Amino acid sequence: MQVLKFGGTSVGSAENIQKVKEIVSSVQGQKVVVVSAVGGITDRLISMARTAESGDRTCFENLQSIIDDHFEIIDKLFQPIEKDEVIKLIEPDIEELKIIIKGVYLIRELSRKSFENLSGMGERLSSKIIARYIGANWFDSRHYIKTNYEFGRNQVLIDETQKLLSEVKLEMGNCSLFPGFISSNQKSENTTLGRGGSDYTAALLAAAFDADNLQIWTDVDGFMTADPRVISRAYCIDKLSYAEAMELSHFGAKVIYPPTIIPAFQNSIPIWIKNTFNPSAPGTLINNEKVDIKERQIKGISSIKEVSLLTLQGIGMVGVTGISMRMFTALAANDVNIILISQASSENSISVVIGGDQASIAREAIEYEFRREIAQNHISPVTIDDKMAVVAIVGENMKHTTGIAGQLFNSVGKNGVNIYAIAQGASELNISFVIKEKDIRKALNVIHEAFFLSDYSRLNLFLAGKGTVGSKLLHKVVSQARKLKEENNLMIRLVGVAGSRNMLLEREGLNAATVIEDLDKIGEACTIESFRDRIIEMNVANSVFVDCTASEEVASVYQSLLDANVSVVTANKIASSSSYAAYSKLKATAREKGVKFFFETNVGAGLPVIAPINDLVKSGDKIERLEAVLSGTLNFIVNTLSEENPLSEVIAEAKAKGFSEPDPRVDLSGTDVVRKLLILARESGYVLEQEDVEVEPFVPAEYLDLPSLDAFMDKVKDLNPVFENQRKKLASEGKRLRYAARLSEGKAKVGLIEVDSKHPFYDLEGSNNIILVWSENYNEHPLQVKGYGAGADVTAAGVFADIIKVANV
Ligand SMILES: NC(=O)c1ccc[n+]([C@@H]2O[C@H](COP(=O)([O-])OP(=O)(O)OC[C@H]3O[C@@H](n4cnc5c(N)ncnc54)[C@H](O)[C@@H]3O)[C@@H](O)[C@H]2O)c1
Ligand SMILES: N[C@@H](CCO)C(=O)O
Repeated sequence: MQVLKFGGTSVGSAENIQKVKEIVSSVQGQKVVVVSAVGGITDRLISMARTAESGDRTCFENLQSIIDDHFEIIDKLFQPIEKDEVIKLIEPDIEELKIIIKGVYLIRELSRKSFENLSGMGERLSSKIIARYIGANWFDSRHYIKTNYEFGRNQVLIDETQKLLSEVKLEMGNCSLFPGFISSNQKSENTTLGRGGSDYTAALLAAAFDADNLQIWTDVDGFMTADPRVISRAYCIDKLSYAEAMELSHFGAKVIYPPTIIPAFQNSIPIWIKNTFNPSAPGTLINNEKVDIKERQIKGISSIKEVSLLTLQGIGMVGVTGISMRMFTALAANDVNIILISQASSENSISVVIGGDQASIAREAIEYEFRREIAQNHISPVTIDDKMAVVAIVGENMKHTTGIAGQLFNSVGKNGVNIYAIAQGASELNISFVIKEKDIRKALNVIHEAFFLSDYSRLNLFLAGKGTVGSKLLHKVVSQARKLKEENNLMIRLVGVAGSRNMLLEREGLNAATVIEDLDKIGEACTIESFRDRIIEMNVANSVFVDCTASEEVASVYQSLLDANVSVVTANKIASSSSYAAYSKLKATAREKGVKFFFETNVGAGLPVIAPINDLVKSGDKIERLEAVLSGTLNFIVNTLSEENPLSEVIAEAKAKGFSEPDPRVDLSGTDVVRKLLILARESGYVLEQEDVEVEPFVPAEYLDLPSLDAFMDKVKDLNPVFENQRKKLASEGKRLRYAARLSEGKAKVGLIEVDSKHPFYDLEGSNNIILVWSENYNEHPLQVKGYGAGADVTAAGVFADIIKVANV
């Protein structure tokens, strides 16, 4: 035998009831169907009852609309001759409903008895209509499910219910239908089973009839790995143990109501969660099969919002017995349901999570209970954190597996989500923790990824600067997307872009291929500060800010972004070559926050320079000397100068080729090389400031002081013969000009040098860079890195590599 339960949405309209009929007809063998009230009817009955109690005549309009809705369903489902018969079937219930409402309205009192009668009326109506429509024998659950009022609610009398149901089993044909939710007490007065009551009815029937399985037909495909409204990548879990399902449904996952599982669990009846609107989806199977150790450690994440964290604390609690008993008794006496409890071994405080709407009742109850201790300052007044959420990870395989909590809190922590309280039972089936409600999306995303519940991890990118390097980077984001997803399980999603005037932000992702045009068309005006504020406000997980500008203002927002747990990847050298204090604070913040601050392209563009130096330093080596050519632009200039190619034209060419800084005077003044040498020196362990670097500009200082770039480009023509003469002279001596950077004995210097053919810089072609590193280990023969030192493609590739490194794949 199979027991099939259909919830309110599944029977919410005539069309849906037709689907129910198809599902029931497709089931072979003996079947028992349980139905809820038509979707929304129970709430409407209750609200109507309250309206009647307050003496408001609109209760009668509400009543008529409830009746009309049922008649409309009958109208759609049945042929004219049958309709009258069905209406006759439900007439006595409708009459009873009218009488009770009239009574409540007249007496202005809604007694518990009337309430129970009214709230179960939806199932009485729906079950009769549906039984007739699907051709099932109708059985009145009130005759078989017996309750007793205890501890403020109706408790099912299991033995008596079992006995009555086993008797009725003998009378049942191939297809029977029972209304869910309704029951009666020993005086045969109508009662109901409370929240999730129809599921419970179905489980009781399945247990009493020893069914082969219990099918809960609802409007989702099954238990999802996380709330799909928050995590779009959440997917349906194929199998769960009873305990896992119980834990998941306790928090948030409203697929089934926990007590439902108990009768099925006790009788080892498998439960299927199936979707009425997608019946071919496999659904979730809940049973007591042994958990396969190869399965994922975490099956799902559940979450609950709109809760408050209430804390009682004070030194007067330490070592005093009965404090928790008094606190919990006070809460129970006021019908406050406790969702989570946390107490540290210091016994100095007890925190509980309760529904947000019960926070003030709970506070009053506890403060009253501890009024003496509070007056004597032994215990502090209760503190309440509102707008909180509880998140729980659930999985039987967590048992005795080390590192789960570490992985959980590490992933949440490095995304800047603060944890207010933690609870884990000794069963190790569930780790629950409390966070601010505003962080829930972020927390669920990172946990979903951390435990590989997602097929891939995701980086959320915010880009400032869409010029030479930035636009190439956007191409990379587009061209590499598929490969990264397939081979590295990494998805890079562009969620924000800012140019110098406009920005676009979209949590679900922008189109990297069109974003530059989109920015002009639909971008909103911005400053770098407003862009930063929006990034922080969006609070997305695994976010990376990428700076492809040469702007000081942009560099000045890194600190606040890192403080907000946003990683920073930058091609812009300004931050790392600003004051040593600011540079080291950025690095320290990234370390503290568990995020990344990467700037590999600051030196040597796409060449790996900073990483190898970092590795040497980490391995305990000491860097003693650096000699390098660090300017792609200046090397290109000295290599390209000729009679036909005078200085002024070669400068313009370096800019056109994307080698120079947006303002080439930054290169020609030596500033760009100073910045790079400073960064290399700092990364090598030296504490230096820009002023400590001795600098000889590539062109005389007076040329650099001109008010505009155009004026400079005009004036620099004067230097064409000077540079050409110098080149000729050097060529005749077998020498070449190089703009070199040197760090030795802690002293840094940049400037022009003449090199002969024996010098390692002599053959350095085009815009190439070379970096020679002498250390304790590399003393006779230096470590050497050589290759393209500038250019949009290589730089964008380097920035992209840094971005991927943030994801650690
Ligand atoms: N070109 C290279 O070979 C190379 C190599 C390594 C590093 N870099 C660095 O890359 C950075 C970008 O260089 P580029 O050649 O792409 O410069 P670019 O001038 O082509 O692009 C910079 C862009 O940043 C924009 N911008 C300026 N201020 C901004 C702000 N406040 N907010 C948002 N956008 C702003 C500009 O409008 C421009 O579009 C520079 O810091 C440069 O030093 C370049
Ligand atoms: N302007 C820089 C770009 C690379 O940092 C150069 O010419 O080297």
